[in-house]
Amino acid sequence: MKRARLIYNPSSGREQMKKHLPYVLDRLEQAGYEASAHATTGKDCAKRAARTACERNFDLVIAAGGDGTINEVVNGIAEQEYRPSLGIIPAGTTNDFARALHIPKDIVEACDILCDGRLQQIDIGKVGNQYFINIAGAGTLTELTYEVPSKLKTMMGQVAYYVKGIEKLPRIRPSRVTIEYDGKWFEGEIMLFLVSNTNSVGGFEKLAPNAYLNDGMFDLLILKKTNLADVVRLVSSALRGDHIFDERVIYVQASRIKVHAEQELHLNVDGEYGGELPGELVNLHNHIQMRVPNKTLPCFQDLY
Ligand SMILES: Nc1ncnc2c1ncn2[C@@H]1O[C@H](COP(=O)(O)OP(=O)(O)OP(=O)(O)O)[C@@H](O)[C@H]1O
Repeated sequence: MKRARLIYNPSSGREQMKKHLPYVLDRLEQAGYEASAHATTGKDCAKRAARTACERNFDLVIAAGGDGTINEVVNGIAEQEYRPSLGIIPAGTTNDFARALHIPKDIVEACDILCDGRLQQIDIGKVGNQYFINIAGAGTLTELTYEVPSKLKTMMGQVAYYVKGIEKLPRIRPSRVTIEYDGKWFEGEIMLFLVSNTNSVGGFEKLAPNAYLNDGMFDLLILKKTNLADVVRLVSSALRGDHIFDERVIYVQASRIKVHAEQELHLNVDGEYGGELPGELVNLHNHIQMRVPNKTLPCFQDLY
């Protein structure tokens, strides 16, 4: 009999997962899985639970929570020789990864995909000994994702990020960096850089419009040094996807990106603090197999 392990974060988003637990387990059993669940208790718990699920040869591992929980589960399975298929139930605040994959928050529809969705190989990123599914980046603005307290997200949802973003704006400073991407170079002062695996980042669905999850490439976005008014203007044009045509923005694809900063610069990996630069970001092509919707999705390039 096939076996499914549900790893869920009871504190994610508006804390709905506990309520849905009996329904999810029942749906998995109906689909022919022997299903069990593990509730996370804090940092790295989902990662450890995912690693154990690999060692115990589960067929399907489901990450239920926000992007942080999915990131931990991916970190738990990425280095294992045997890697189960991955499913997700979006239960976080922003759910960027689920948005990119068109996996709805509705629990019934999310379970339809877990039980009847097709299997698809996806790329993930690696930097140092950490893996990421969505994004890695650095620059003052990227730091806000791990500065918003969980309680505030439970109360305010996505708005909590905007409030924190406005609070941080006056403190944005440029940094001098060297970025080497697939043999090409950029050297200069930047406001931020983002290395994206998907097109949906921080609730901006057109931030990296050419990002595919199965092309073996990252989308690299560099915002060169500019003034505060321009940063605000560019953030608003990023909502429409027009920012990539701006002369202050570099937007390219690359599979291997090395970043060196002259001063202290924090790396943000899938919304969590990812240590100090320098770092090398490597695309691991088709590393994880996922359950995704059966329909044609814009996040996948038709390579055949
Ligand atoms: N039982 C728990 N109580 C409090 N925090 C937890 C618990 N289990 C896991 N965590 C923490 O929650 C983090 C992940 O949160 P997650 O991304 O799932 O939800 P979120 O923060 O509400 O959503 P988003 O990432 O979309 O903002 C983990 O890194 C872990 O440190």
